[in-house]
Amino acid sequence: MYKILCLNKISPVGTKRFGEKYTFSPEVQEPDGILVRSASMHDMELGENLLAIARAGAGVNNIPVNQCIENGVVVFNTPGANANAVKELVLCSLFLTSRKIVSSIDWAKTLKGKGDEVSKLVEKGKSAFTGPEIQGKTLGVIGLGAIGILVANAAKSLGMTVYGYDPFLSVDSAWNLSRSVNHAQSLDEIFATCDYITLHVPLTPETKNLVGTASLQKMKDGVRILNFARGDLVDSDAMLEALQKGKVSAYATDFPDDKLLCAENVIAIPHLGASTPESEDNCAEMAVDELKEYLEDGNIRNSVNMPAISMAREPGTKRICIIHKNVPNTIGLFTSTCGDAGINIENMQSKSRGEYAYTILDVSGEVTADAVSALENLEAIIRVRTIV
Ligand SMILES: NC(=O)C1=CN([C@@H]2O[C@H](COP(=O)(O)OP(=O)(O)OC[C@H]3O[C@@H](n4cnc5c(N)ncnc54)[C@H](O)[C@@H]3O)[C@@H](O)[C@H]2O)C=CC1
Ligand SMILES: O=C(O)C(=O)COP(=O)(O)O
Repeated sequence: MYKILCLNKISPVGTKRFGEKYTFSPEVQEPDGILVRSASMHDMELGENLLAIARAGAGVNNIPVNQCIENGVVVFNTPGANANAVKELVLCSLFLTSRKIVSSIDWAKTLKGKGDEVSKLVEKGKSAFTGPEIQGKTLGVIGLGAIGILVANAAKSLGMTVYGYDPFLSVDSAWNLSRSVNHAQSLDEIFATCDYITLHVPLTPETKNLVGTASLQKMKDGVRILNFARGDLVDSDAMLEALQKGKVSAYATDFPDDKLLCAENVIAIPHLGASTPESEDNCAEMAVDELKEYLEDGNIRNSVNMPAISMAREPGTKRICIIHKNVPNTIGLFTSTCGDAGINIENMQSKSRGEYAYTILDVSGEVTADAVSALENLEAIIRVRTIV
Protein backbone atom coordinates (compact mmCIF):
# COMPACT_ATOMS: atom_id res chain seq x y z
CA MET A 1 0.00 0.00 0.00
CA TYR A 2 1.42 3.40 -1.01
CA LYS A 3 0.70 6.33 1.31
CA ILE A 4 0.03 9.75 -0.21
CA LEU A 5 -0.19 12.92 1.85
CA CYS A 6 -2.45 15.58 0.28
CA LEU A 7 -1.38 19.03 1.46
CA ASN A 8 -4.13 20.82 -0.51
CA LYS A 9 -7.56 19.90 -1.75
CA ILE A 10 -6.96 17.88 -4.92
CA SER A 11 -9.69 17.14 -7.46
CA PRO A 12 -11.22 13.67 -6.98
CA VAL A 13 -11.09 13.28 -10.76
CA GLY A 14 -7.36 12.84 -10.19
CA THR A 15 -7.25 11.02 -6.87
CA LYS A 16 -9.71 8.35 -8.00
CA ARG A 17 -6.97 7.20 -10.40
CA PHE A 18 -4.89 6.00 -7.43
CA GLY A 19 -6.89 2.80 -7.11
CA GLU A 20 -6.78 0.19 -4.39
CA LYS A 21 -3.04 0.09 -3.80
CA TYR A 22 -3.08 3.64 -2.41
CA THR A 23 -4.27 5.46 0.65
CA PHE A 24 -4.38 9.26 0.51
CA SER A 25 -5.49 11.95 2.92
CA PRO A 26 -4.29 15.15 4.61
CA GLU A 27 -3.39 13.13 7.74
CA VAL A 28 -1.20 10.37 6.29
CA GLN A 29 1.94 9.72 8.36
CA GLU A 30 5.31 8.83 6.80
CA PRO A 31 4.10 9.24 3.23
CA ASP A 32 5.71 7.72 0.13
CA GLY A 33 4.42 10.62 -1.94
CA ILE A 34 2.98 14.09 -1.47
CA LEU A 35 0.37 15.86 -3.59
CA VAL A 36 0.41 19.63 -3.25
CA ARG A 37 -0.87 22.81 -4.88
CA SER A 38 0.29 26.09 -3.31
CA ALA A 39 0.90 25.00 0.31
CA SER A 40 4.39 26.05 1.39
CA MET A 41 6.64 23.07 2.08
CA HIS A 42 9.76 25.05 2.95
CA ASP A 43 9.48 24.42 6.69
CA MET A 44 8.30 20.83 6.40
CA GLU A 45 10.47 17.95 7.38
CA LEU A 46 10.90 15.51 4.50
CA GLY A 47 10.32 12.08 6.00
CA GLU A 48 12.74 9.22 5.34
CA ASN A 49 10.14 7.29 3.33
CA LEU A 50 9.29 10.18 1.05
CA LEU A 51 10.10 9.35 -2.56
CA ALA A 52 8.26 11.99 -4.58
CA ILE A 53 6.28 15.22 -4.51
CA ALA A 54 3.82 16.10 -7.26
CA ARG A 55 2.79 19.74 -7.60
CA ALA A 56 -0.66 19.80 -9.21
CA GLY A 57 0.17 23.01 -11.03
CA ALA A 58 3.11 24.85 -12.58
CA GLY A 59 5.04 26.92 -10.02
CA VAL A 60 7.31 25.01 -7.64
CA ASN A 61 8.61 27.92 -5.57
CA ASN A 62 6.62 26.53 -2.61
CA ILE A 63 8.77 23.39 -2.63
CA PRO A 64 12.43 23.13 -1.50
CA VAL A 65 13.40 21.54 -4.83
CA ASN A 66 17.18 21.46 -4.24
CA GLN A 67 16.90 20.04 -0.74
CA CYS A 68 14.54 17.41 -2.17
CA ILE A 69 17.04 16.12 -4.65
CA GLU A 70 19.80 15.95 -2.04
CA ASN A 71 17.38 13.70 -0.13
CA GLY A 72 16.52 11.58 -3.19
CA VAL A 73 13.03 13.03 -3.50
CA VAL A 74 11.83 13.57 -7.07
CA VAL A 75 9.65 16.66 -7.62
CA PHE A 76 7.08 16.75 -10.42
CA ASN A 77 4.80 19.48 -11.76
CA THR A 78 2.06 19.44 -14.40
CA PRO A 79 3.27 21.60 -17.30
CA GLY A 80 0.51 23.34 -19.21
CA ALA A 81 -2.32 21.65 -17.32
CA ASN A 82 -3.72 24.93 -16.01
CA ALA A 83 -2.41 27.27 -18.72
CA ASN A 84 -5.75 27.94 -20.40
CA ALA A 85 -7.37 28.97 -17.12
CA VAL A 86 -4.62 31.51 -16.50
CA LYS A 87 -4.77 32.77 -20.08
CA GLU A 88 -8.49 33.47 -19.76
CA LEU A 89 -8.04 35.47 -16.55
CA VAL A 90 -5.15 37.41 -18.09
CA LEU A 91 -7.30 38.33 -21.09
CA CYS A 92 -10.07 39.39 -18.71
CA SER A 93 -7.53 41.53 -16.84
CA LEU A 94 -6.39 43.29 -20.00
CA PHE A 95 -9.94 44.69 -20.10
CA LEU A 96 -10.14 45.22 -16.34
CA THR A 97 -6.98 47.35 -16.36
CA SER A 98 -8.18 49.33 -19.40
CA ARG A 99 -11.82 50.10 -18.86
CA LYS A 100 -11.95 50.83 -15.09
CA ILE A 101 -14.57 48.10 -14.84
CA VAL A 102 -13.99 47.26 -11.16
CA SER A 103 -14.02 50.85 -9.86
CA SER A 104 -17.00 51.77 -12.03
CA ILE A 105 -19.04 48.85 -10.67
CA ASP A 106 -18.08 49.87 -7.14
CA TRP A 107 -19.20 53.45 -7.92
CA ALA A 108 -22.48 52.27 -9.50
CA LYS A 109 -23.30 50.48 -6.24
CA THR A 110 -23.07 53.82 -4.39
CA LEU A 111 -26.14 54.95 -6.39
CA LYS A 112 -28.33 52.34 -4.68
CA GLY A 113 -31.44 53.97 -3.22
CA LYS A 114 -31.47 56.96 -5.61
CA GLY A 115 -34.65 55.67 -7.27
CA ASP A 116 -35.60 57.32 -10.57
CA GLU A 117 -32.40 59.39 -10.44
CA VAL A 118 -30.16 56.37 -11.08
CA SER A 119 -30.12 56.48 -14.88
CA LYS A 120 -29.44 60.22 -14.91
CA LEU A 121 -26.64 59.85 -12.34
CA VAL A 122 -25.12 56.97 -14.32
CA GLU A 123 -24.94 59.11 -17.47
CA LYS A 124 -23.54 62.06 -15.51
CA GLY A 125 -20.88 60.04 -13.68
CA LYS A 126 -19.69 57.64 -16.33
CA SER A 127 -17.07 59.94 -17.87
CA ALA A 128 -14.87 59.36 -14.82
CA PHE A 129 -14.44 55.77 -15.96
CA THR A 130 -13.38 56.15 -19.57
CA GLY A 131 -10.62 53.75 -20.57
CA PRO A 132 -8.89 52.74 -23.80
CA GLU A 133 -9.53 49.77 -26.07
CA ILE A 134 -6.82 47.14 -26.32
CA GLN A 135 -7.03 46.81 -30.11
CA GLY A 136 -4.01 48.42 -31.75
CA LYS A 137 -2.06 48.65 -28.46
CA THR A 138 1.23 46.90 -27.74
CA LEU A 139 1.47 44.01 -25.29
CA GLY A 140 4.77 42.69 -23.91
CA VAL A 141 4.74 39.07 -22.78
CA ILE A 142 7.66 38.20 -20.52
CA GLY A 143 8.11 34.40 -20.44
CA LEU A 144 6.83 32.40 -23.40
CA GLY A 145 6.07 29.05 -21.80
CA ALA A 146 2.71 27.29 -21.60
CA ILE A 147 0.82 30.39 -20.43
CA GLY A 148 2.81 33.15 -22.13
CA ILE A 149 2.29 31.55 -25.55
CA LEU A 150 -1.47 31.24 -25.12
CA VAL A 151 -1.68 34.85 -23.94
CA ALA A 152 0.52 36.14 -26.78
CA ASN A 153 -1.43 34.28 -29.49
CA ALA A 154 -4.82 35.27 -28.08
CA ALA A 155 -3.85 38.93 -27.68
CA LYS A 156 -2.68 38.92 -31.28
CA SER A 157 -6.09 37.73 -32.41
CA LEU A 158 -7.71 40.51 -30.34
CA GLY A 159 -5.86 43.03 -32.49
CA MET A 160 -2.88 43.83 -30.27
CA THR A 161 0.70 44.14 -31.44
CA VAL A 162 2.53 41.58 -29.34
CA TYR A 163 6.18 41.46 -28.28
CA GLY A 164 7.50 38.35 -26.56
CA TYR A 165 10.66 37.97 -24.50
CA ASP A 166 12.09 34.63 -23.40
CA PRO A 167 15.83 33.95 -23.65
CA PHE A 168 15.22 30.27 -22.79
CA LEU A 169 12.40 29.64 -25.27
CA SER A 170 11.95 25.89 -25.82
CA VAL A 171 11.66 24.39 -29.29
CA ASP A 172 8.08 23.28 -28.55
CA SER A 173 7.15 26.79 -27.46
CA ALA A 174 8.69 28.24 -30.61
CA TRP A 175 6.54 25.89 -32.71
CA ASN A 176 3.38 26.95 -30.88
CA LEU A 177 3.98 30.70 -30.93
CA SER A 178 2.19 32.72 -33.60
CA ARG A 179 4.67 33.95 -36.22
CA SER A 180 3.20 37.40 -35.90
CA VAL A 181 4.45 37.78 -32.32
CA ASN A 182 7.48 40.09 -32.41
CA HIS A 183 10.67 38.72 -30.91
CA ALA A 184 11.94 41.19 -28.28
CA GLN A 185 15.71 40.95 -27.87
CA SER A 186 15.76 42.32 -24.34
CA LEU A 187 13.57 43.24 -21.41
CA ASP A 188 14.44 46.88 -22.09
CA GLU A 189 12.84 46.56 -25.52
CA ILE A 190 9.62 45.34 -23.87
CA PHE A 191 9.77 48.11 -21.27
CA ALA A 192 10.33 50.84 -23.88
CA THR A 193 7.74 49.61 -26.37
CA CYS A 194 4.72 48.21 -24.58
CA ASP A 195 1.46 49.75 -23.36
CA TYR A 196 0.65 46.56 -21.43
CA ILE A 197 3.15 44.15 -19.87
CA THR A 198 2.26 40.68 -18.59
CA LEU A 199 4.57 38.42 -16.59
CA HIS A 200 4.70 34.65 -17.14
CA VAL A 201 8.06 33.59 -15.71
CA PRO A 202 8.77 31.37 -12.70
CA LEU A 203 9.84 33.06 -9.47
CA THR A 204 13.59 32.44 -9.03
CA PRO A 205 16.40 34.49 -7.49
CA GLU A 206 16.99 35.88 -11.03
CA THR A 207 13.39 36.97 -11.63
CA LYS A 208 12.60 38.33 -8.13
CA ASN A 209 11.67 42.03 -8.39
CA LEU A 210 11.86 41.88 -12.19
CA VAL A 211 9.53 44.85 -11.97
CA GLY A 212 11.06 47.38 -9.56
CA THR A 213 12.09 51.02 -9.42
CA ALA A 214 14.72 50.75 -12.17
CA SER A 215 12.61 48.77 -14.64
CA LEU A 216 9.51 50.89 -14.00
CA GLN A 217 11.49 54.00 -14.96
CA LYS A 218 12.21 52.45 -18.36
CA MET A 219 8.53 51.83 -19.10
CA LYS A 220 6.11 54.01 -21.04
CA ASP A 221 4.09 56.53 -19.03
CA GLY A 222 0.71 55.07 -18.14
CA VAL A 223 1.78 51.46 -18.70
CA ARG A 224 -0.59 48.73 -17.45
CA ILE A 225 1.01 45.73 -15.76
CA LEU A 226 -0.41 42.25 -15.21
CA ASN A 227 1.11 39.73 -12.83
CA PHE A 228 -0.43 36.27 -12.86
CA ALA A 229 2.91 34.57 -12.17
CA ARG A 230 4.11 35.31 -8.60
CA GLY A 231 3.87 38.28 -6.22
CA ASP A 232 7.60 38.63 -5.62
CA LEU A 233 8.27 39.26 -9.30
CA VAL A 234 7.08 42.79 -8.58
CA ASP A 235 8.42 45.09 -5.86
CA SER A 236 5.16 46.24 -4.25
CA ASP A 237 6.59 49.47 -2.81
CA ALA A 238 8.02 50.52 -6.17
CA MET A 239 4.71 49.61 -7.83
CA LEU A 240 2.66 51.67 -5.36
CA GLU A 241 4.92 54.68 -5.90
CA ALA A 242 4.64 54.29 -9.69
CA LEU A 243 0.84 54.05 -9.41
CA GLN A 244 0.69 57.17 -7.24
CA LYS A 245 2.81 59.12 -9.74
CA GLY A 246 0.69 57.89 -12.67
CA LYS A 247 3.68 56.16 -14.25
CA VAL A 248 1.61 52.97 -14.04
CA SER A 249 -2.11 53.35 -14.85
CA ALA A 250 -3.19 50.04 -13.40
CA TYR A 251 -1.73 46.87 -11.89
CA ALA A 252 -3.63 43.60 -11.97
CA THR A 253 -2.21 40.93 -9.72
CA ASP A 254 -3.25 37.42 -8.75
CA PHE A 255 -0.94 37.72 -5.71
CA PRO A 256 -1.95 40.76 -3.67
CA ASP A 257 -0.17 41.61 -0.42
CA ASP A 258 -1.50 43.74 2.40
CA LYS A 259 -0.12 46.96 0.89
CA LEU A 260 -1.67 46.36 -2.51
CA LEU A 261 -5.11 45.06 -1.49
CA CYS A 262 -7.08 48.33 -1.38
CA ALA A 263 -4.69 50.61 -3.26
CA GLU A 264 -6.12 52.75 -6.04
CA ASN A 265 -5.79 51.29 -9.55
CA VAL A 266 -4.77 47.90 -8.22
CA ILE A 267 -6.92 44.99 -9.28
CA ALA A 268 -6.30 42.44 -6.57
CA ILE A 269 -7.45 38.93 -7.42
CA PRO A 270 -7.13 36.19 -4.77
CA HIS A 271 -4.91 33.74 -6.74
CA LEU A 272 -7.70 32.49 -8.99
CA GLY A 273 -5.60 31.91 -12.11
CA ALA A 274 -5.84 28.11 -12.00
CA SER A 275 -9.10 27.88 -10.09
CA THR A 276 -11.36 26.36 -12.73
CA PRO A 277 -12.81 22.87 -12.54
CA GLU A 278 -11.15 22.05 -15.86
CA SER A 279 -7.66 23.02 -14.67
CA GLU A 280 -8.09 21.46 -11.25
CA ASP A 281 -9.07 18.17 -12.90
CA ASN A 282 -6.26 18.34 -15.49
CA CYS A 283 -3.60 19.09 -12.89
CA ALA A 284 -4.83 16.41 -10.49
CA GLU A 285 -4.93 13.74 -13.20
CA MET A 286 -1.46 14.56 -14.44
CA ALA A 287 0.04 14.77 -10.94
CA VAL A 288 -1.49 11.47 -9.83
CA ASP A 289 -0.32 9.70 -12.99
CA GLU A 290 3.21 11.03 -12.53
CA LEU A 291 3.34 9.88 -8.91
CA LYS A 292 1.99 6.42 -9.77
CA GLU A 293 4.41 5.95 -12.63
CA TYR A 294 7.33 6.81 -10.39
CA LEU A 295 6.26 4.88 -7.31
CA GLU A 296 5.24 1.73 -9.19
CA ASP A 297 7.78 1.64 -12.04
CA GLY A 298 10.44 4.25 -11.27
CA ASN A 299 9.72 6.12 -14.52
CA ILE A 300 10.06 9.90 -14.46
CA ARG A 301 7.91 12.29 -16.49
CA ASN A 302 7.67 16.06 -15.94
CA SER A 303 10.12 16.31 -13.08
CA VAL A 304 11.64 19.68 -12.22
CA ASN A 305 14.74 18.21 -10.54
CA MET A 306 15.44 14.92 -12.32
CA PRO A 307 15.79 13.90 -15.98
CA ALA A 308 12.88 12.38 -17.89
CA ILE A 309 13.36 8.64 -18.16
CA SER A 310 10.99 5.84 -19.01
CA MET A 311 11.64 2.16 -19.62
CA ALA A 312 9.09 -0.60 -20.18
CA ARG A 313 9.31 -3.33 -17.52
CA GLU A 314 11.02 -6.56 -18.59
CA PRO A 315 8.81 -9.45 -17.48
CA GLY A 316 10.45 -11.52 -14.72
CA THR A 317 12.97 -8.84 -13.77
CA LYS A 318 13.34 -6.69 -10.70
CA ARG A 319 14.02 -3.01 -11.08
CA ILE A 320 16.74 -1.11 -9.24
CA CYS A 321 16.31 2.69 -9.37
CA ILE A 322 19.32 4.78 -8.42
CA ILE A 323 19.46 8.53 -7.88
CA HIS A 324 23.06 9.65 -7.92
CA LYS A 325 25.48 12.47 -8.58
CA ASN A 326 26.48 12.95 -12.21
CA VAL A 327 30.19 12.02 -11.88
CA PRO A 328 32.48 9.87 -14.07
CA ASN A 329 32.55 6.07 -13.82
CA THR A 330 29.39 5.76 -11.69
CA ILE A 331 27.71 3.42 -14.15
CA GLY A 332 30.84 1.28 -14.34
CA LEU A 333 30.67 0.92 -10.56
CA PHE A 334 26.98 -0.11 -10.75
CA THR A 335 27.68 -2.84 -13.29
CA SER A 336 30.70 -4.21 -11.41
CA THR A 337 28.87 -4.09 -8.04
CA CYS A 338 25.91 -5.95 -9.55
CA GLY A 339 28.25 -8.45 -11.20
CA ASP A 340 30.06 -9.09 -7.89
CA ALA A 341 26.67 -9.74 -6.25
CA GLY A 342 25.63 -12.24 -8.96
CA ILE A 343 23.03 -9.89 -10.36
CA ASN A 344 22.63 -9.85 -14.15
CA ILE A 345 21.61 -6.56 -15.78
CA GLU A 346 19.04 -7.33 -18.48
CA ASN A 347 18.30 -3.77 -19.48
CA MET A 348 19.31 -0.33 -18.31
CA GLN A 349 18.92 3.40 -18.88
CA SER A 350 20.73 6.34 -17.38
CA LYS A 351 20.15 10.05 -17.84
CA SER A 352 21.67 13.09 -16.24
CA ARG A 353 20.39 16.54 -15.48
CA GLY A 354 23.01 19.01 -14.34
CA GLU A 355 24.76 17.72 -11.24
CA TYR A 356 22.43 14.76 -10.80
CA ALA A 357 21.57 11.58 -12.67
CA TYR A 358 19.15 8.69 -12.53
CA THR A 359 19.77 5.11 -13.55
CA ILE A 360 17.28 2.28 -13.93
CA LEU A 361 18.60 -1.30 -13.95
CA ASP A 362 16.25 -4.17 -14.80
CA VAL A 363 17.96 -7.20 -13.32
CA SER A 364 17.63 -10.93 -12.89
CA GLY A 365 19.06 -12.88 -9.97
CA GLU A 366 18.40 -12.29 -6.29
CA VAL A 367 18.76 -8.70 -5.14
CA THR A 368 19.93 -9.26 -1.58
CA ALA A 369 20.09 -6.64 1.17
CA ASP A 370 23.89 -6.90 0.97
CA ALA A 371 23.82 -6.11 -2.76
CA VAL A 372 21.64 -3.06 -2.12
CA SER A 373 24.00 -1.92 0.67
CA ALA A 374 26.98 -2.35 -1.64
CA LEU A 375 25.28 -0.04 -4.17
CA GLU A 376 24.25 2.42 -1.44
CA ASN A 377 27.84 2.59 -0.17
CA LEU A 378 29.23 3.65 -3.53
CA GLU A 379 30.36 7.24 -3.68
CA ALA A 380 27.94 9.61 -5.42
CA ILE A 381 24.85 7.57 -4.48
CA ILE A 382 21.87 9.47 -3.13
CA ARG A 383 19.18 6.80 -3.08
CA VAL A 384 18.74 3.16 -4.16
CA ARG A 385 15.25 1.67 -4.47
CA THR A 386 14.30 -1.82 -5.55
CA ILE A 387 10.91 -2.42 -7.18
CA VAL A 388 9.91 -6.08 -7.32
N1 LIG B 1 -1.88 32.52 -11.21
C1 LIG B 1 -1.88 31.19 -11.21
O1 LIG B 1 -2.78 30.54 -10.68
C2 LIG B 1 -0.79 30.47 -11.92
C3 LIG B 1 0.47 31.00 -11.95
N2 LIG B 1 1.47 30.34 -12.60
C4 LIG B 1 2.80 30.97 -12.59
O2 LIG B 1 3.15 31.23 -13.94
C5 LIG B 1 4.48 30.78 -14.19
C6 LIG B 1 4.59 30.37 -15.63
O3 LIG B 1 3.76 29.23 -15.86
P1 LIG B 1 3.87 28.37 -17.19
O4 LIG B 1 3.79 29.25 -18.38
O5 LIG B 1 2.94 27.24 -17.04
O6 LIG B 1 5.37 27.83 -17.03
P2 LIG B 1 6.41 27.42 -18.17
O7 LIG B 1 7.52 26.74 -17.46
O8 LIG B 1 5.71 26.71 -19.25
O9 LIG B 1 6.94 28.81 -18.75
C7 LIG B 1 7.83 29.64 -18.10
C8 LIG B 1 8.64 30.34 -19.19
O10 LIG B 1 9.43 31.36 -18.56
C9 LIG B 1 10.66 31.39 -19.24
N3 LIG B 1 11.64 32.09 -18.43
C10 LIG B 1 12.31 31.62 -17.34
N4 LIG B 1 13.10 32.59 -16.85
C11 LIG B 1 12.93 33.67 -17.64
C12 LIG B 1 13.46 34.98 -17.65
N5 LIG B 1 14.36 35.36 -16.73
N6 LIG B 1 13.06 35.84 -18.60
C13 LIG B 1 12.16 35.47 -19.54
N7 LIG B 1 11.62 34.24 -19.60
C14 LIG B 1 12.00 33.36 -18.65
C15 LIG B 1 10.99 29.93 -19.52
O11 LIG B 1 11.93 29.81 -20.58
C16 LIG B 1 9.62 29.39 -19.90
O12 LIG B 1 9.43 29.46 -21.30
C17 LIG B 1 4.67 29.63 -13.19
O13 LIG B 1 6.04 29.46 -12.87
C18 LIG B 1 3.87 30.07 -11.99
O14 LIG B 1 4.68 30.82 -11.12
C19 LIG B 1 1.26 29.18 -13.26
C20 LIG B 1 0.01 28.61 -13.27
C21 LIG B 1 -1.10 29.18 -12.53
O1 LIG C 1 0.16 26.35 -10.94
C1 LIG C 1 0.56 27.37 -10.35
O2 LIG C 1 1.73 27.77 -10.38
C2 LIG C 1 -0.39 28.16 -9.58
O3 LIG C 1 -0.06 29.24 -9.12
C3 LIG C 1 -1.73 27.61 -9.30
O4 LIG C 1 -1.81 27.51 -7.91
P1 LIG C 1 -3.03 26.71 -7.23
O5 LIG C 1 -2.87 25.29 -7.67
O6 LIG C 1 -4.29 27.33 -7.75
O7 LIG C 1 -2.84 26.90 -5.77
